[in-house]
Amino acid sequence: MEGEPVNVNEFQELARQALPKIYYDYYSGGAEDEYTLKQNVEAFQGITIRPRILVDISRIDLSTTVLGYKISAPILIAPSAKHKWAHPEGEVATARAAAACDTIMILSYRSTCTIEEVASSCNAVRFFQCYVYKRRDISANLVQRAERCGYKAIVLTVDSPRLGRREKDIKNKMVNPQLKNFEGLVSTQVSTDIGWLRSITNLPVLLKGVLTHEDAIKAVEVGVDGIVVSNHGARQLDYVPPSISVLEEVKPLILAVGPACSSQLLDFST
Ligand SMILES: Cc1cc2nc3c(=O)[nH]c(=O)nc-3n(C[C@H](O)[C@H](O)[C@H](O)COP(=O)(O)O)c2cc1C
Repeated sequence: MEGEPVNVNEFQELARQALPKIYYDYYSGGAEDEYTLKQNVEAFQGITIRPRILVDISRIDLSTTVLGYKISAPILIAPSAKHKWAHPEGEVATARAAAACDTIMILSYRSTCTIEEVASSCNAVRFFQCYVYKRRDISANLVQRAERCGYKAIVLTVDSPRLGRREKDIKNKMVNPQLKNFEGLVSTQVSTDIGWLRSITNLPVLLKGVLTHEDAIKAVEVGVDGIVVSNHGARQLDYVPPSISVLEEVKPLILAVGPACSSQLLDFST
């Protein structure tokens, strides 16, 4: 590559060159045959822009709100694990970037910086992503720490009752000590978990990992405040549809509940 990177693909190429293969593969890989991983990119490429002319562009405003928080554009930072594998400052640096871009960062429960370190590093609006564990005290500890530290919502990821089969990680013999500690602790009783979660926090709860109309209805029935339409970056199940392609399937329901923003995070409150 010549000169400075100018787009996200060039940054990805730099990362490939700079990172140990085991980490690069972890960040960039998907589940099983990586069919959905490829489809995720192709689905976005298939969406074209409908350009208009003779429009005043002297003031362009992409800002929107999520759960009432104003952000500069309908783009959030999704929760992703282990930022320190890529940079010594880890999630603290990501949170500062979110603040600089005036958007929301969702901190992963598998972060390499603590909930408190990220909270004290910047004033970005932050949400906290977690699972409900069979050991409720573990979940309660994480959720209540996040609430105390000023995180504004809990994002409950529901597409990972077990970890996706990531063949690159298997080949690289990637050992995941943190996950070993969590083995067997993730609860499979998600619908009853939500009532429990609500009983221990005043924060709004979003469900992450919805891909079908039926599950969006379920999410409404169990009373969450929003859903994140997501296939987990194709890291959990392979041969599921790209998230962007099911928005039309899910959106009519959300419109019936309340006007939705057009991003993949459908917020019932707006
Ligand atoms: C390296 C990496 C780590 C991730 N870690 C998490 C995580 O800890 N929790 C989570 O809910 N999602 C995690 N994700 C999934 C992302 O939040 C997000 O869903 C995905 O990158 C984009 O796919 P989507 O558009 O289908 O949501 C991770 C994704 C990547 C690439």
